[in-house]
Amino acid sequence: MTSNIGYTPAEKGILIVLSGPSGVGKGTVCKALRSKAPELVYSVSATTRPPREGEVDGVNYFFKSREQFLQLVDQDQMLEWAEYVGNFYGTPRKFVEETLQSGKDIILEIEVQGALKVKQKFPEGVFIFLLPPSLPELESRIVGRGTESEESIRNRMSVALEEIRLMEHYDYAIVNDQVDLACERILGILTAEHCRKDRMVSKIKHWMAEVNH
Ligand SMILES: Nc1nc2c(ncn2[C@@H]2O[C@H](COP(=O)(O)OP(=O)(O)O)[C@@H](O)[C@H]2O)c(=O)[nH]1
Ligand SMILES: Nc1ncnc2c1ncn2[C@@H]1O[C@H](COP(=O)(O)OP(=O)(O)O)[C@@H](O)[C@H]1O
Repeated sequence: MTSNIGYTPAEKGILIVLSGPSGVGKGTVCKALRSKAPELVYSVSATTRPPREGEVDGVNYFFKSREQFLQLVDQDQMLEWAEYVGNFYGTPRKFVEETLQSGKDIILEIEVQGALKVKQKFPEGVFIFLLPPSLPELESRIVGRGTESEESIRNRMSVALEEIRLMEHYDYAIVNDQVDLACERILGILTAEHCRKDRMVSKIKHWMAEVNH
């Protein structure tokens, strides 16, 4: 199977984790990536946060009550989950596992605590941290989005500093100065990751087995 971003995938897809502080532009960059790389699959998270205007259940998030969310956790249906600024967020496990198994790459846009849990389970994943050009620019993006109360903006800014400190656990860091450039950088990383020799080992083994037959 050859994808139209120019590489031949190894057997399993690549799990990509994209994190970064609130307001850095994760959602905006993912939206732009969807049109630039339609072959990438996007994980839809579950959350107890109320929907923002325009958000659609099952598209932006699966919106759940706290009881429903904790039930999913109890049933081991979450690959990871975390509490962020008073709400629960989690990645449905089955969809991620099935997508990877089918050879497709999947992006999880999640915060740092959850990302570190995913890293324990999928050390071969690709972990990308999105940075703002500066902290004042970060604050003005959160304010400019117009979705948060003053308290929520303050909370998100203090969590942002904690998150940036944990960037050392990631493989790559990208500055979101321009959305198109950020997308290009992510796709460049993905192309390079597909060329890692370790991802090709099983394929090569298969060739050797055929020759030796
Ligand atoms: N651990 C975890 N974090 C998530 C998940 N889905 C979203 N998040 C993160 O939760 C944080 C808050 O998301 P959201 O309420 O949409 O606010 P925003 O970042 O300000 O747009 C962001 O850092 C998201 O990346 C998930 O499934 N698991
Ligand atoms: N490269 C960029 N330059 C300027 N504004 C941006 C850029 N990327 C995103 N934004 C704006 O910043 C705000 C926050 O972006 P959003 O994608 O909601 O962030 P996140 O998902 O990380 O919380 C939005 O108003 C968005 O239009």
